[in-house]
Amino acid sequence: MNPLLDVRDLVVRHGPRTTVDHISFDVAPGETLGLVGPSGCGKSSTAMAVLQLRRPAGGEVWFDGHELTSLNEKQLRPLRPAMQPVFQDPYGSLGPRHRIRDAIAEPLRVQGSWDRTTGPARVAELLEQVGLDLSLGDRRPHELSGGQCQRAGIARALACEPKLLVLDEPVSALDPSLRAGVLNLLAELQERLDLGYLFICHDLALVRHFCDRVAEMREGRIVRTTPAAPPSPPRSPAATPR
Ligand SMILES: Nc1ncnc2c1ncn2[C@@H]1O[C@H](COP(=O)(O)OP(=O)(O)OP(=O)(O)O)[C@@H](O)[C@H]1O
Repeated sequence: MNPLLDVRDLVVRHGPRTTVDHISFDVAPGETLGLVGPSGCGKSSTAMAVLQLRRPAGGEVWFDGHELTSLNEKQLRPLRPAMQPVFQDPYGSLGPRHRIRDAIAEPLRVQGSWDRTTGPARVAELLEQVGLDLSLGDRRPHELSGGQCQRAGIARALACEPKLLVLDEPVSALDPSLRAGVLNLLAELQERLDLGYLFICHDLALVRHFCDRVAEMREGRIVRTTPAAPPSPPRSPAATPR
């Protein structure tokens, strides 16, 4: 199967420092690649370069048949909805003053696909898809728990019907008791929507459990890529979202 994302020889620089040093990896549709390594090894820089939120200094990023580094901002615009980030801090990424339903609707508005008749139903569908009660749509991020907030962040990412989610430490800020629920949700969504995941995390045990393959980073380089642990028994049903 052709990869959804194919990163070749990627280089990212911050000033004179090379923070991502000629790395290559790929992600197939419906696959989760874990990118794991200690703080400062270049994981987030890789995420930003894949999403073209920071332009790489070298290499190629092939996404869904397009080589992104050769495209200008105008050419990238129609491709951006298909690759969505989910960040560690859901409170920050939702915008503190927005109601949850408006934060979820925003990408549709930005993309020009907001429709006053069908839009609210689409937001309701997204809330339902991530296991959030419709009434939570009227709240603001600080009125939700961390787990609920991250679910809203995932709903917002799904609004654009992406093919790839770049998940940068998506459960690291959550209480351990809430992590399994969000991970189960991600697994269910992947199966239903055939999403590719680039799953960035510093916790090797978690990555091994959750990902199909694992790329280990050290000081800007990928030092090892391995299949993750053999399939474990079926995951327990998701806990009631909190
Ligand atoms: N905007 C920036 N300006 C200068 N240096 C930066 C910038 N962003 C990242 N760096 C440096 O690049 C290196 C890689 O950082 P990056 O955030 O990609 O690592 P990381 O593996 O995601 O770390 P963490 O797990 O702590 O987020 C670090 O040395 C960091 O200090």
